[in-house]
Amino acid sequence: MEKKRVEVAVGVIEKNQKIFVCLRSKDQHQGGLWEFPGGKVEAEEDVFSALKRELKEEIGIDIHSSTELMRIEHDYPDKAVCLHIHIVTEFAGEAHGAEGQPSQWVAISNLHELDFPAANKAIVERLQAAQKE
Ligand SMILES: Nc1nc2c([nH]c(=O)n2[C@@H]2O[C@H](COP(=O)(O)OP(=O)(O)OP(=O)(O)O)[C@@H](O)[C@H]2O)c(=O)[nH]1
Ligand SMILES: [Mg+2]
Repeated sequence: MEKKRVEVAVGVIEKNQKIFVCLRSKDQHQGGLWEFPGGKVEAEEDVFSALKRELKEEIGIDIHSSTELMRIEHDYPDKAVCLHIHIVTEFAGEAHGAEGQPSQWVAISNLHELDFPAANKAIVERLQAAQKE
């Protein structure tokens, strides 16, 4: 059966060459892995609105602007996703695990040492390549 592709807004939050990441809970899809915070784009939303809502809910920040870094379509065995990855360029507040999830700021150069969902490999590569330019 053809799976419906889920549209996901994903935020890359950078400060001093570090990126804010959260641990997905065991009961979520791809649970127990690290993620860039974000979530599903609802039917009536655009990507920026979804990102703004999700980053407020999940990490307690108010975002003012973002730019698209890349889009990734990935088919997991049980789910097809389209990740809309945005670099958050302006925000207010201190990022933290607002839903009680573990979180950390990790140096861009160390990002590849964390376990992410398979779709994220290209994001990590892009961020590390940009740093070396
Ligand atoms: N937030 C986020 N989701 C990701 C990443 N990489 C990745 O494959 N995904 C996938 O994107 C999908 C949707 O993300 P999500 O689970 O955060 O959605 P949500 O916040 O609306 O969650 P909910 O359904 O638990 O309420 C999941 O299937 C997840 O596995 C990532 O870096 N960040
Ligand atoms: Mg989420």
